[in-house]
Amino acid sequence: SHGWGYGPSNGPDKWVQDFPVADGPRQSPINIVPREAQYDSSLKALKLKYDPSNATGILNNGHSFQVDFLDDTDTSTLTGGPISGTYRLRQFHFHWGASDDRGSEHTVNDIKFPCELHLVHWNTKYPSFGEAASQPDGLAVVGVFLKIGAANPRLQKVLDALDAIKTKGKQTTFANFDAKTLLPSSLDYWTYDGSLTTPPLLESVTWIVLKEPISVSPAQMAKFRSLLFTGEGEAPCCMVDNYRPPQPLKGRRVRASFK
Ligand SMILES: COc1ccc(N2C[C@H](O)c3cc(S(N)(=O)=O)sc3S2(=O)=O)cc1
Ligand SMILES: [Zn+2]
Repeated sequence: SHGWGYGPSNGPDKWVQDFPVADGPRQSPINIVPREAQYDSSLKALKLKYDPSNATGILNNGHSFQVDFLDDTDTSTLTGGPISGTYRLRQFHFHWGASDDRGSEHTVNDIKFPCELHLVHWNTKYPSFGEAASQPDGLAVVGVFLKIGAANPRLQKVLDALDAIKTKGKQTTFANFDAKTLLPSSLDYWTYDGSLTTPPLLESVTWIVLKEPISVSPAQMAKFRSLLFTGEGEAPCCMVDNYRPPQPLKGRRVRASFK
């Protein structure tokens, strides 16, 4: 219903018209300045326990593609880190650029990465995802930067499924995928209170951004860019530059789990 997108007429600068929270006090993404992040020794280690059999499907939703997980039990969860309680993995998706010089949502010292992975989790203290999504401690998203290097074999299984979901609304089954294989070796992270980076831009996300990127090759980036924002039969528009730029920090503290 909302025609938001990433083009000149419906992109991030226009979202405030339909979603006034776009100018809110805890919007995401942000530029992370490591030197200004506060090391917090009370931050726990992240604990990610994912069950590959919970993966159900892969969908082109018209603004990215996502891999969905069965989240009716506590079999794929995030605990520890800056959060209390148990958050269930709901889906993961990516944001990327038209070229390797841009694409990530968070930046580090204003550096943009070509791609950023988001693993979306919701707080099981709430009865449902939808309910959690509107609460200040409802969601926790783990962000992972992708940087150009060697081809990433774990990413390839996801990319091989993209031919089947080229256009908006297409989905296909996607089973037995261990999302943990997409994580870097170090789980050191920065954390801050933020929001969804797309409409409805709800200020319900505890962001957990990993310091160590994972690799992606130029050929693999080309695979991301082969998707379309548009539906079958519409004039094709390449799915690229589906990222929101950094938003004002507005006094928020960014904490680091590492020295
Ligand atoms: C009605 O409330 C809703 C709450 C959430 C959502 N989702 C879709 C969003 O595109 C979106 C964006 C996310 S990001 N880039 O990680 O900040 S996570 C996420 S979502 O899957 O939770 C839809 C409706
Ligand atoms: Zn995202």
